[in-house]
Amino acid sequence: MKQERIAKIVLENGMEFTGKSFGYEQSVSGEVVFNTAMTGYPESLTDPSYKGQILVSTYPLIGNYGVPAPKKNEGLHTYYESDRIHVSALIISDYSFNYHHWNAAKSLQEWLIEHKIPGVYDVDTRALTQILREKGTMLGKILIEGDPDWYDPSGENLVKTVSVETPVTYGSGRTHIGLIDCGVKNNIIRQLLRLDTKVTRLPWDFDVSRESFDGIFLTNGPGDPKQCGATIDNLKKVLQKEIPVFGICLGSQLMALAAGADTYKLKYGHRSHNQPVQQKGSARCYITSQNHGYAVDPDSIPPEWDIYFENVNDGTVEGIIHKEKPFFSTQFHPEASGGPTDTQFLFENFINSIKSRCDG
Ligand SMILES: NC(=O)CC[C@H](N)C(=O)O
Repeated sequence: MKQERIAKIVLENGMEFTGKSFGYEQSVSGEVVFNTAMTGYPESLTDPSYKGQILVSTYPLIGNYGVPAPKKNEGLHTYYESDRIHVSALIISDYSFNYHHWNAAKSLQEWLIEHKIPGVYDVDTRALTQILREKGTMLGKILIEGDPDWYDPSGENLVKTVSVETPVTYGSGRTHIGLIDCGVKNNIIRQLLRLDTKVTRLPWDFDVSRESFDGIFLTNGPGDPKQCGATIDNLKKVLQKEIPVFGICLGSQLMALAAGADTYKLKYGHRSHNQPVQQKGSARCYITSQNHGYAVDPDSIPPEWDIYFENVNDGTVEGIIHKEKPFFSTQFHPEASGGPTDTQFLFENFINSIKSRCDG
């Protein structure tokens, strides 16, 4: 192997870390965020919600199971959450140059280079994470080749860069879902298709209120939800109706904004596979997979809505539900991938609410 190049990590507050480059040899700037999951790097890297972000993994050993092949089934990647890597760069502690897994087709290093994504290893990612937890999420630069300007993804509408341009339909089941694609993870579509649905994936600014879907799904996606003005305006019209609506993550924030609530940026976000979430008004607690930096302000939720779930660690809103109409959302990811599957039943609840409306 050729000599590794030194990669410097510079944070917005001037702090620096030094590591070794193992991905594409190029400098980059973005928002530095950390994820504490122990597994699932192929899924995380291809999650469009990470657009504009430099991802730090606190789990120290990364790359040991390689990366699966880009195999597609009915238009969707079987093992990835979208068609490409979306993180701006990856920062890890120990890169495993050896990999082994029945499903591995290439190494993480080959994959990063192929997608022109920088990777840095030999970094004390837990020390870096402690700084991000103390001071909050910061902008950062990875310096390998050249010195780019500081880039702040929160000032941009990133959703339009990851949404489909024209509608795409998957499956041929009985229930027709209009899915507003703000950067959907494939497993959301897989979960819906599992329940005898046909899913039409629509551009982020598509006026869904003019169509007659059986149910509407609002996906996850990158950046500040307030950047999606067109989606929020269209949703306001949808919420005047009675068609069941389910939103996940960014979709939850957009539903809240359309309902008249407010969102704000968390200090360092929730990115992990073990976020405990309690269903309000019950003793039920679930372990959830999460990836978000913004949240719904509980004090801004209008009286026609309830908090559906609450985070047991920090008390933040983990979903909202309308008191009468069939609208609900989760800030966490019930589709997970990678992550726990405890809350998959919410997809069934969504489809059942459509069926009971059609039957009734
Ligand atoms: N996964 C998501 O949908 C993330 C939503 C939003 N971009 C946030 O960071 O809060």
